[in-house]
Amino acid sequence: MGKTYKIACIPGDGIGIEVIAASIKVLAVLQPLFDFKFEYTDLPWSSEYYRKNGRYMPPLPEALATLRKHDAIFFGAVGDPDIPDHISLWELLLPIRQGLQLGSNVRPSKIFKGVKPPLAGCEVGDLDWLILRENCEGEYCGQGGRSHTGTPYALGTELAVFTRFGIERHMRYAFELARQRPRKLLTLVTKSNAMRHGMVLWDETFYDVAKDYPDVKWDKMLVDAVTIRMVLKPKSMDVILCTNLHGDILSDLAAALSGSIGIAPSANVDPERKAPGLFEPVHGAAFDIMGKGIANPIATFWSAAEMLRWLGEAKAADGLMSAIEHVLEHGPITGDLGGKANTEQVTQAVISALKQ
Ligand SMILES: NC(=O)C1=CN([C@@H]2O[C@H](COP(=O)(O)OP(=O)(O)OC[C@H]3O[C@@H](n4cnc5c(N)ncnc54)[C@H](O)[C@@H]3O)[C@@H](O)[C@H]2O)C=CC1
Ligand SMILES: CC(=O)C(=O)O
Ligand SMILES: [K+]
Ligand SMILES: [Mn+2]
Repeated sequence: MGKTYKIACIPGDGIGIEVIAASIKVLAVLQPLFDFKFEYTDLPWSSEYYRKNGRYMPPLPEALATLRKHDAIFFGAVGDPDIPDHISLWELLLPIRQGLQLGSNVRPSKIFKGVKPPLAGCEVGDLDWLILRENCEGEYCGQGGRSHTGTPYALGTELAVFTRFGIERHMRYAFELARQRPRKLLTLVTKSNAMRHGMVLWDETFYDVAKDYPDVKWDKMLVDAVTIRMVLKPKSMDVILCTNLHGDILSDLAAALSGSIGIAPSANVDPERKAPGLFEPVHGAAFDIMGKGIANPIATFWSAAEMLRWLGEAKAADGLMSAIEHVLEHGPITGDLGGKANTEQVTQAVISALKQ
């Protein structure tokens, strides 16, 4: 008898709802094939919930306690055209990431067979990255404030906070993951020329931590220059270690360079495994295509595969990835990848591939 896992399911908003529904169909077929079971708790926490209840989820301690009863969290997206983005993000996703101390956001991207990347001459194998984005502090720690609001002297501050603890936890995890990859290659990305306090602490912590991983080759680059390298020399990088803000930006760039944001997955995890991981596509609610049934569900399928891997179901993860790869190579594919298929057609194609 296979294992049963408790999964907290938060579809959220916009295309998050559509791609999670598609994933649930795929996972229903995957479970008997690989002999494991998912027991879902459907959590309606979303902008709709906010409109009805004046909040995105129950009070934080209660919400976190609910989530902690699960083995993993499967998340869609948050964001609503009628609600300011800083409200939606800070009422749902960021408090969960920070409250559960999901200190690392792991964002893989690679070029799959059949996907046509935007860079000329870039082929399968030329771009295969793991972006390790710090996920609890830095530029998104939430400190700051506003004064003199509504006057010509209006001011706003956004304080970036970096702690030795948060940096080191994240860096050790990056080195552990780099060590498991064939190339054992890691690039540290900071901005320690202009940002002379927190970013210098990042660099110093890095030199200390690196001593414990002599088998991992590393180099170091400022974030502006790394964007050039990502475009011109994608093959020269493997694991990319960066801050919360930098990782947010670089992972959207990586997604585009690998073919589309519609295939980019993410894993928000506590490297110390004291809390359930949160698995979600890199993308957001996608106001421009929501409700049309055309969102690419592959990013969320791949996120589900990462969730399975995290839970210890490696065979099921591999099986799902093979089905995804088959469909990316042979179609059908959605508009973001240059195809004409809708979400449902891609979902059914992945299901057929699984059954073969
Ligand atoms: N983790 C999360 O829940 C995230 C939430 N957001 C929120 O989502 C809302 C919209 O944000 P945007 O900046 O527009 O980013 P977005 O990722 O939602 O969309 C950016 C562009 O990518 C396209 N796209 C995204 N996912 C796609 C998919 N699966 N298939 C095909 N095309 C896809 C969209 O149509 C849009 O043109 C905002 O409220 C934002 O705060 C944004 C990013 C992440
Ligand atoms: C919020 C957002 O853009 C992200 O988590 O990537
Ligand atoms: K998301
Ligand atoms: Mn983002």
